[in-house]
Amino acid sequence: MSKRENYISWDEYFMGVALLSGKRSKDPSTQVGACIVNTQNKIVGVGYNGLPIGISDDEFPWQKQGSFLETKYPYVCHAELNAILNNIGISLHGCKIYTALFPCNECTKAIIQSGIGEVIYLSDKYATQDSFVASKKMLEKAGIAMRKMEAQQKHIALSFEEGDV
Ligand SMILES: O=c1[nH]c(=O)n([C@H]2C[C@H](O)[C@@H](COP(=O)(O)O)O2)cc1CO
Ligand SMILES: [Zn+2]
Repeated sequence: MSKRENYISWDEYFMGVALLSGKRSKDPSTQVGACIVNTQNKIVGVGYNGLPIGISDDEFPWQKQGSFLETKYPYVCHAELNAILNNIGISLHGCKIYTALFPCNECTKAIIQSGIGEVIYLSDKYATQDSFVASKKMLEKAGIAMRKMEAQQKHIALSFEEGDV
């Protein structure tokens, strides 16, 4: 018997982990996940957008509009920052970060400072906003590679049915 052919690529695997992590997010509009991988293709950090530890998901706002303090924006910790902070306790120098959404300027600063060397993203839907223009400027100047993920498999289904294993 020859080997199975339709196995997922490393990119699909790591972006898949990022997307699965995003499924934990309580944000009703945008669920973002991120996955950090070292040079040996080992996962060393995962995160999703959520409130900081100890802050109740039910007591803080999730809305996008209104006065700043009544929106989610000042409180939510982005997926990329969470993945960096949740790392297994190693240097992230030379690691790659897979993120569903192109990183904002604040996460970009953390990415650069942590030593991550490459950013792989699925969506760049906020590209025209200043925060993301600033991100690109910083990543370029810092010599950090950026690439949009090209998936061969557009959808991957998971089943928790024991009969499907
Ligand atoms: O790179 C990112 N990573 C990340 O985790 N987020 C989070 C913050 C918010 O919870 C949500 C963005 O909200 P919205 O798309 O509704 O404006 O995604 C947002 C970005 C882009 O700003
Ligand atoms: Zn961010």
